[in-house]
Amino acid sequence: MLAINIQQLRFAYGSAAVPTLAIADWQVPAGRRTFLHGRSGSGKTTLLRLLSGQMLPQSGTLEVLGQNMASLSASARDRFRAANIGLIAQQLHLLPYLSVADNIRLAAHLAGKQTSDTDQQIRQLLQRLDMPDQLFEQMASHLSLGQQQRVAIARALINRPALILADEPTSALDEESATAFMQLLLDSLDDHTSLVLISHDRRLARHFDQDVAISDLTRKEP
Ligand SMILES: Nc1ncnc2c1ncn2[C@@H]1O[C@H](COP(=O)(O)OP(=O)(O)OP(=O)(O)O)[C@@H](O)[C@H]1O
Repeated sequence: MLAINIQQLRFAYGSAAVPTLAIADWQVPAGRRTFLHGRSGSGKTTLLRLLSGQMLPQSGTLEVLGQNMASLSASARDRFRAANIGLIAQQLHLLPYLSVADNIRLAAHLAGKQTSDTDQQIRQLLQRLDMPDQLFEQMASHLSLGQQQRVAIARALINRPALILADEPTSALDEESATAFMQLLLDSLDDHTSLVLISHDRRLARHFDQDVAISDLTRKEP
């Protein structure tokens, strides 16, 4: 099973003649942890938006977890993402006026996976992430950045996604905190979970099975 299958993909914002992203061929087996790096403006975030189904390429094949994204409507892609993909964005996008628990419950609810066990699962996740239980009902706006990042990881993991996509999740952290964050994230994954993480920080690459330069993906274009 492939987590990602891209062939002859071309994507441009608007009607630009030169594509922002052109990738001839890229396959990632399920379960692989991939570090994706590249210079600023090289299209890393664009690629993550395509992989998460927030946008479609103008042409080419884009299969994520075996699903051809172009065959899904925008709302079906939203449902597919909610059910199968855990996203950790650079801006963590926690809802500040909701509690820690509600931020994570919302992700389960949107994926149609909220059950009577959800709170128990949230508590277990937070425990694995070293979050004190008394923060369960704390408003997200009252957390430290490190605590907010833990909540963002828990929210990305609550639906047991097959694929996690993380965009510069450590950009605001010093080296020690970034290493701790990576350890937490990797320790929280199941063996079958695929991870694609993009970062400028090449020091993080040692945590991954594979270190990919986006320029190598785009250079393969015929
Ligand atoms: N919404 C948009 N509309 C038009 N052009 C965009 C849009 N978002 C990004 N771009 C352009 O697409 C190119 C790739 O941007 P992208 O954000 O994917 O790069 P990146 O590698 O993630 O950069 P950085 O490392 O600086 O975050 C850039 O030239 C950028 O200006």
